[in-house]
Amino acid sequence: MEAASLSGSSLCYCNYRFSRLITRGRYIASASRNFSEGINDVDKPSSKPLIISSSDSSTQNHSFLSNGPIQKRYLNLQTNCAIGVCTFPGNVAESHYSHSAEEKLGVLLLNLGGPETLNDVQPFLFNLFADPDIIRLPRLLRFLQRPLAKLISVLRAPKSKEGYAAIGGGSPLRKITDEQADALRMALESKNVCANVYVGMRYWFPFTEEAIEQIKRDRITKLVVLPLYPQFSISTTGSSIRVLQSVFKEDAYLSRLPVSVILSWYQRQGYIRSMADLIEKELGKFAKPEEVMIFFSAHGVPVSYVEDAGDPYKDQMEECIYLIMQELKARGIGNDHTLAYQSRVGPVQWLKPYTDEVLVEIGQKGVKSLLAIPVSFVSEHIETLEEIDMEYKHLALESGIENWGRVPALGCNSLFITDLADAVVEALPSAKALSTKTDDAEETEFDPLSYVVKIFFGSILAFMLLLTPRVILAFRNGLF
Ligand SMILES: C=CC1=C(C)c2cc3[nH]c(cc4nc(cc5[nH]c(cc1n2)c(C)c5CCC(=O)O)C(CCC(=O)O)=C4C)c(C)c3C=C
Ligand SMILES: [Fe+2]
Repeated sequence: MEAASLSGSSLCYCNYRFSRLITRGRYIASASRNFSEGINDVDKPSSKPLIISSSDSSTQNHSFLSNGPIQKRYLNLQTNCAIGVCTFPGNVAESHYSHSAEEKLGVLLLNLGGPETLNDVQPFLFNLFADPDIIRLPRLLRFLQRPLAKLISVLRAPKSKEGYAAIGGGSPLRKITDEQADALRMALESKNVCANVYVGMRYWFPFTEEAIEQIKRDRITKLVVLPLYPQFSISTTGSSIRVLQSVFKEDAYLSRLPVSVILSWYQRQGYIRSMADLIEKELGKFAKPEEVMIFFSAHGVPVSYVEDAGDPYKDQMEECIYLIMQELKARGIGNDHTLAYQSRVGPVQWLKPYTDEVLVEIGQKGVKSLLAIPVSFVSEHIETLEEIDMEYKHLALESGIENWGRVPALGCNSLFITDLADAVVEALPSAKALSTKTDDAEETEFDPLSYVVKIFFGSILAFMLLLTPRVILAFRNGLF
């Protein structure tokens, strides 16, 4: 999307402009976003998705949430005029795109992936912890990423395996995401938009790289990338986009392929309304619905992501909850609600308040009925099926809560899928090719001496780090 199209009325809701999504170690988002601005009217949100903006100069004029030196290597998207998606006659009235017979549209759904068997758990965890967007090491220690990933994955595997064993021996994520892909393809078809829908997982099969290979084999001529995370985080959407970017820039065909990336879509009316529908339905199952505490539980991220790296995840999450509650209010539902963060891993500080602590607190305060709502993900997975349904439910009941309910993940909810299809169609005009150009001035040449020096001092630093009481304690307490 051109920066210009982000201005005006859509700014209130589509106002994170990632002038350069993947910086070296730091994400920068336009400071023009202000949570307190422009969200008084629930009907107001633009239904426009966020698209990686092109490297236009107006984006650079904004002040960025930044601590360190901002790298000037922007995702450079070339303008491409070839627009058109439909191979069916008669679509013109519905969408305002022109279409050509040669157009072959692809939609790439990005997701996290999950182990399908218990034997997959440790290698899956290795892939996850080897991701520099999951364990963010200082540059000097990057060479330790894989050994550290090996160590942590081996240490964590037994605990994770227990969790996966409790939900049937593997993650349901692949199956559900495949179903969502199918449903999306059909929803697009019913809008006279013919598309191949691909699934690319970040840490397990089918890997994003495999999906991209298939996209190449299918000679797709335009691609919409849709991460299945409503809110943007460096650790999820950001990480997957980093993979795409690195594969695309190395490939002549892919770097010329017009692409539109939908960075987040939590503010879309279809999503907000379908979440409100689910909540309303589950509330109706309680004897006294008006007394139920609506408890949003989001996947956490380390605080440093938000405070140091400029991750918009927390702001987007809060805005998302606000919009859902506004939608419920408009339906006459004014229950108390709260937001907490779950699933922390390791010895660092994560976003607070923590789900487990809040559950105990509100139970002790006398709340008797609670409806848990997972908000950061749109399919069932280990953290809904095991962590919420088993661990948190147990904790809540122990803490005095008597009536427990949980809203199911959206899955293939038809309003939700139809809205995703709309998001895809709306994203099409912004599709632009990624430039292969890199800023040579920023590329550092390989210097063997400085490499050896880095390894030497890096090893000493790593050794000292591993011996800090906090890390030792974390290992002892099984936090990994
Ligand atoms: C918005 C969703 C998610 C964010 C943000 C996120 C960040 C994040 N996660 C870890 C560590 C782990 N995540 C694990 C599983 C997992 N994570 C998400 C979603 C988000 N993660 C999902 C949907 C799943 C489940 C996949 C499945 O198999 O069903 C795991 C493995 C499970 C476990 O051992 O608990 C780990 C580990 C970090 C460190 C992080 C941010 C830095
Ligand atoms: Fe996670």
